[in-house]
Amino acid sequence: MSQLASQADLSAEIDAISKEYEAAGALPDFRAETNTRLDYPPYRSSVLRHPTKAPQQADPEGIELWAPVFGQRDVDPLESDLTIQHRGEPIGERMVVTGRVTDGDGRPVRHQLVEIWQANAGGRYIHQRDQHPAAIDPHFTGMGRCLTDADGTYSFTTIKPGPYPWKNHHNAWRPAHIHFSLFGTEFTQRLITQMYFPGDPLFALDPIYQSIVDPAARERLVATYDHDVTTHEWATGYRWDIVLSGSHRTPHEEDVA
Ligand SMILES: O=C(O)c1ccc(O)c(O)c1
Repeated sequence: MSQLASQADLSAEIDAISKEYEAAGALPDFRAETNTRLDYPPYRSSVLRHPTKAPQQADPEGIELWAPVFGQRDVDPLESDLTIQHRGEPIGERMVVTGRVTDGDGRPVRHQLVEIWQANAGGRYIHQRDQHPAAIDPHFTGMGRCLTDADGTYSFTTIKPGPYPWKNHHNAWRPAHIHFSLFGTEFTQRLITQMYFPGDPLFALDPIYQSIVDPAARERLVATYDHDVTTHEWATGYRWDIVLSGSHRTPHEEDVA
């Protein structure tokens, strides 16, 4: 499908593909465990990126059972505040995003590196390949990192990103999102994913979001507004908890494509 101009087009495409899956049973390009579509034509690059061979079970080598360790001195606490990286204030809605990182058994993932990158309030990335006509904010780079604390909690102060056009099809706009990378305590827990904002009208039209079929798994990518995280006259607050492993894990990008 070359163009998905409307929600009706996309819904029809999704229905047709779902029927195909139902008729064929579990296909190798459909990850049953997380209920995600790996080769999903509406998400154009998934056609090139998805695995074409059945996964091989392999015991991780000893070295893969450890993740790089970042100590308190490697990451400056100021790196978690994306609004103070320049002399001036960035434009947009200041917000705090916080949550707990746990493993599949609910244990906190302590003192681990969490990295984020995102577009500015106008939906513009500082990247050579993003040349769409929205302003670069000279006071916002859009990258930050922090370590989780002893309870597995991370926290960032940033600017709410805007929706972003991505050329996947005609009039294609990504729902506002923040990219997250987490090492966890083992390489097998490494997670790269995207966090979304509640009630985004673009969900229904986004082939990346739609490539996750299970509504509960999709929901795990959406932060909740939290008035206890919001601070008076300063920042709105969102909570987003992350589960690195197990049946309720937060969907990873490799689950998608
Ligand atoms: O996978 C991609 O091609 C792709 C494109 C645009 C995005 O905003 C993104 O998160 C992923």
